[in-house]
Amino acid sequence: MNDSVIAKPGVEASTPAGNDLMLECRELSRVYDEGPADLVVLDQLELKVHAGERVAVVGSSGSGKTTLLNLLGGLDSPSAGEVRVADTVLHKMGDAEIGRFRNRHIGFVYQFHHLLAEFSALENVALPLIIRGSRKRDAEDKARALLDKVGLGPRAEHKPGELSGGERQRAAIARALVTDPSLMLMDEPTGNLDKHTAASILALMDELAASARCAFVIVTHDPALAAHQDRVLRLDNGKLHAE
Ligand SMILES: Nc1ncnc2c1ncn2[C@@H]1O[C@H](COP(=O)(O)OP(=O)(O)OP(=O)(O)O)[C@@H](O)[C@H]1O
Repeated sequence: MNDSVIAKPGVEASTPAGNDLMLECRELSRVYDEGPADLVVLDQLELKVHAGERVAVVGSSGSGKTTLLNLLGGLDSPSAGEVRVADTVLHKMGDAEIGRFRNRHIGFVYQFHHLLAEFSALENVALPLIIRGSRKRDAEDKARALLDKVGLGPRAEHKPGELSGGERQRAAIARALVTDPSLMLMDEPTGNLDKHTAASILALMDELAASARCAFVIVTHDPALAAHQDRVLRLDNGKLHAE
């Protein structure tokens, strides 16, 4: 991978995985108010993920995986407890501040990838950098390098409506990577992809974890994808358990 794509000053110099905590949940709870009987989805959940570590989260439908990902990304607030990313407590920030923090530190790949229909794949991938204040040309150079990396170079000028489901998924992955996030949150990242493309995305994730020391939390129902990660945790009864 192009160094400019993965360069993350200050992070490479950190101590080996085990000391440099990137994500921590402390007694994290999320309770939905369901009238007389509340629904406790997450119950004082604990989680630590270090720089360069890839953690898979598995669990049955309705166990709370999406709820957890939303909290980890600051898209929802906990009922109790806290989420720390790079030692910053997410829900203590205001909306604008959390938006800036997310743009700087967190990459998302969700099942509904929300690519902007009126922009090309290239423009979609470049957008987070432009929002951050990069020059359009620099942002597009980096976006193009990442689109090449996920095998979408020849489709870079096409709009999402002109791409297949798997191609849109790859564009979403490139968009998540373009800001060199410290933490990647992924929901079924290889769900729409054929075996060959899925393998190349896995290789890219391995490379990012190793060289850019990105931490990954990957929600999946795919046993092969889960088994490929450093740790597999099962969400059950509101808590995470080692598989
Ligand atoms: N906004 C909400 N209000 C009330 N209940 C909710 C809300 N969002 C989710 N839930 C409930 O919380 C539980 C966990 O939902 P969640 O979507 O996190 O599960 P999941 O593990 O991601 O499921 P799946 O694998 O089917 O996507 C479910 O019982 C769901 O119905």
